[in-house]
Amino acid sequence: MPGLTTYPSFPENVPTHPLLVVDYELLEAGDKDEVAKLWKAATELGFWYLKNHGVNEEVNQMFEMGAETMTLPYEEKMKFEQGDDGMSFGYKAPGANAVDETGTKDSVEFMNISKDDAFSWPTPTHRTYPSTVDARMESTIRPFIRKSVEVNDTLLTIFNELLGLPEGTLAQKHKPDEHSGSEARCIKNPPRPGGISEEKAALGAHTDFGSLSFLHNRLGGLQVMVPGTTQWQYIKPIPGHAICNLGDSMTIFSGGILRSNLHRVVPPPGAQGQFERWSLVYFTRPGNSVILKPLVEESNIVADAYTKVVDRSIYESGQTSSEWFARRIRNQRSKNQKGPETWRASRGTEHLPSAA
Ligand SMILES: O=C(O)CCC(=O)C(=O)O
Ligand SMILES: [Fe+2]
Repeated sequence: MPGLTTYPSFPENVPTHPLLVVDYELLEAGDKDEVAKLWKAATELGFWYLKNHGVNEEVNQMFEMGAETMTLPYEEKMKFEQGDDGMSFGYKAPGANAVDETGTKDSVEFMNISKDDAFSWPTPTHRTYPSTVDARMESTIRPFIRKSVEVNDTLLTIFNELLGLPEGTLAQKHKPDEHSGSEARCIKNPPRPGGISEEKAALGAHTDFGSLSFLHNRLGGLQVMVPGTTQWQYIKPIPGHAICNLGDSMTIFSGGILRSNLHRVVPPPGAQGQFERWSLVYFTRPGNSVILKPLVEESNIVADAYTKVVDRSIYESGQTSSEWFARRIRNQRSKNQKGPETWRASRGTEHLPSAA
């Protein structure tokens, strides 16, 4: 069980990329230095550690739910597969996604549970889930999602102010009663086969599709492409610290001020590579009907930043949040790969010069 295993520690001799540590309790208290730290992290790398977020108990229970679900027979899990049409909710089998433009398959399996389905349960909004998920909808999944939404909403309120947006602008883009792609995801990656130390992407390089990701992991393997370089570096997991990052919609809303950074998952380094790797994410995504465009009319800060953007294609796609999201999912499915152009059609904001 992911929650009960004692893992070897992250190897000392493997280079890691440091993240700023942001204290959630201080943010809630309006601490100015902490808010400044969050802004620095969000504009420079787009990733930070978050401590004192108060969700650790729910996270452990979610890992139990994940373990119960992944041990179901393969055929049972496949009844809930997300399919090839661009829906994210449901089960994703190992190999169902490509990790690069040559069509190399991923090795992770995951279960995505929609916020809308969790809140409307037992009535499905988008789809149904395996019995192990249903069994924990009220006791585990709803509490985890509720708390994660609260944390991400607090962060959105702070970004709203720092971007000079009228009060409630970002909240309007993430209305609680509008259906969205927001979801919880539990990921399992099998241990690295004995003796093989070569890096192979378990989950391909990507930027996140939505607004904010609230990630919990136990083992190394997550890497970021360090801004201004073409180098991948590990982010070291720290017990009790979540890893937060921004997704494409926040880059677009902010006219490029906030960073949605490229990242990927490879097998954990050193002795950790012999273990199953489990991770858990809550993704906050804008409401389905929200058009992803820079909020230049709402904020001078965004308008000024946007004057400096040279390649505007990503900012002017005219796509709604649900179109952006479905396009990215559909074009990374292995079954849909017709060549490098399919993979490229799955891309987010990462081709921008600022994200290279
Ligand atoms: O497993 C991880 O550490 C990261 C997962 C991730 O990037 C994702 O699911 O979008
Ligand atoms: Fe991600």
